[in-house]
Amino acid sequence: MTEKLSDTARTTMIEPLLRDGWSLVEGRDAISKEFKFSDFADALGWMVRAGVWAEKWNHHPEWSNVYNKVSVTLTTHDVDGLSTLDAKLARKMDILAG
Ligand SMILES: C[C@H](O)[C@H](O)[C@H]1CNC2=NC(N)=NC(=O)C2=N1
Repeated sequence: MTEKLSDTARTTMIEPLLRDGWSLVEGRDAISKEFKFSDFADALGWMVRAGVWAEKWNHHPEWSNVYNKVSVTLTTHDVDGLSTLDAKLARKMDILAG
């Protein structure tokens, strides 16, 4: 059963992401980041690759795309807050973005 991140887990799992360009979302237990790519095709390709992992892990982002930018918000709806799945998907997204 997915659970909300404990305080210690936030320190170990979320703080490193904040150092890598992720931000806490005001008023929500969520993290967000804007990814910028060279063009639309690159942004779309990244969304497909990230989407494959989201589907594999059954954990889906809230995201929007404008040309070469993708704004992503991650939170776990089932627990109404951040869980390990959000940290895992965030890290994967960073890796895929290169
Ligand atoms: C029914 C389905 O398995 C659930 O709704 C999954 C799907 N993807 C999900 N994605 C996210 N971000 N949070 C969830 O709680 C979640 N739950």
